[in-house]
Amino acid sequence: MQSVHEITLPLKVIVGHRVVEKVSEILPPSVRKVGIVTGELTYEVAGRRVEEALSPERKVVVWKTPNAMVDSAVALAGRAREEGVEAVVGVGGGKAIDVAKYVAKETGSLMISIPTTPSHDGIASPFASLKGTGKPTSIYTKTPYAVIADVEIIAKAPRRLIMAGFGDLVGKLVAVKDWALAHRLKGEYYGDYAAQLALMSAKHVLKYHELIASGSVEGVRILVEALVSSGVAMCIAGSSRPASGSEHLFSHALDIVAPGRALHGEQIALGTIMMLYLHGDSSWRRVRRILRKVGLPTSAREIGIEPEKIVEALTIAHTIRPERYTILGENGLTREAAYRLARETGVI
Ligand SMILES: NC(=O)C1=CN([C@@H]2O[C@H](COP(=O)(O)OP(=O)(O)OC[C@H]3O[C@@H](n4cnc5c(N)ncnc54)[C@H](OP(=O)(O)O)[C@@H]3O)[C@@H](O)[C@H]2O)C=CC1
Ligand SMILES: O=C(CO)COP(=O)(O)O
Ligand SMILES: [Zn+2]
Repeated sequence: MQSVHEITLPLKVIVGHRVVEKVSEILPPSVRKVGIVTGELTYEVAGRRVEEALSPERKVVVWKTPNAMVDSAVALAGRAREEGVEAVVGVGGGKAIDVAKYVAKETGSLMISIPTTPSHDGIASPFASLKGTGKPTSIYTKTPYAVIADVEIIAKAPRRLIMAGFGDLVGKLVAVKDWALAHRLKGEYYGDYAAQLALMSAKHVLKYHELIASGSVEGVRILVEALVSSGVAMCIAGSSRPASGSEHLFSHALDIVAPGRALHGEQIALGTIMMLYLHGDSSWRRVRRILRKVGLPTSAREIGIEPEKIVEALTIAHTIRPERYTILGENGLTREAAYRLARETGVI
């Protein structure tokens, strides 16, 4: 019997100028009660506009979440259930969107993703990285019903957040290599279409790195489209496999040994240089050159993490998700090997 592979994709993706208000027409008319998950700043940036666009016709409740802790998400899901919301709109950065995805899943509501920053590829994926789950990796929640990316708003996001999205995407160069390796060595399911889609998002932003680094609206549009494409790759694969390999394991390990020091995508950028080197891929130098050029950190000093912590993270990375085989292997790196790797790639 053939195995069944079910794919849920976002129904609509809107990328453009002044598109936030389209949320009202995208939601099916039958949806009468809507919850908006946003943040203090992002409410001012876009949340209020979303509220105003929805309010005339629907009952709207706004929640400003201070963090992406699983406890906050569980509490909000309870309130959303009491209110009887039928759709949850996440307006903000990764924090608001991840919490909104969780609330939508728990309440069986439609989820709409309205990113105000292109900081990672969770904007169109069903995965949420909530804190306090006991694991640093993402959990499966709900595929956004729609993604509305207003490039004017996103282009005004802090530059660091924009370039973090670039870093997250460059990581796919490694993630797909790890996936293919796991397929060859361990017989793991490998979906070439999903892998190629994720890979294309990395190649696309590398090609347009100058435009993206310029901070122009045009560059932001390219970045957002690539983030959506990587998110869709995860939807197709049904896991974050095409988008997360050993470079993500390194970043997750850093979140344990040096929490809150750098952005997700910045850590991925650093991990990508080292993991490409481990794969024996000579493109690591070119990738490092481009990362430098666009202003992403390529060394421990630039990312603000002690060399010792970088080495420690490298030695524990393989323990984070043992079921997902990567170039780090089952036993990971010794301290000596980790040190050598970081030295030879100029990270420390
Ligand atoms: N689902 C996934 O696949 C992934 C999820 N993550 C998660 O995403 C979160 C990080 O996301 P990230 O977007 O970096 O951070 P946040 O959502 O925490 O946003 C960072 C800060 O930037 C502010 N901000 C957002 N957009 C704008 C804007 N346009 N203008 C001015 N300020 C803005 C936010 O305001 P405010 O205070 O209003 O929120 C917040 O203060 C983490 O919780 C991380 O775990 C990380 C990687 C992958
Ligand atoms: O960040 C992600 C994809 O870019 C999600 O990865 P994880 O599933 O490893 O948390
Ligand atoms: Zn990521």
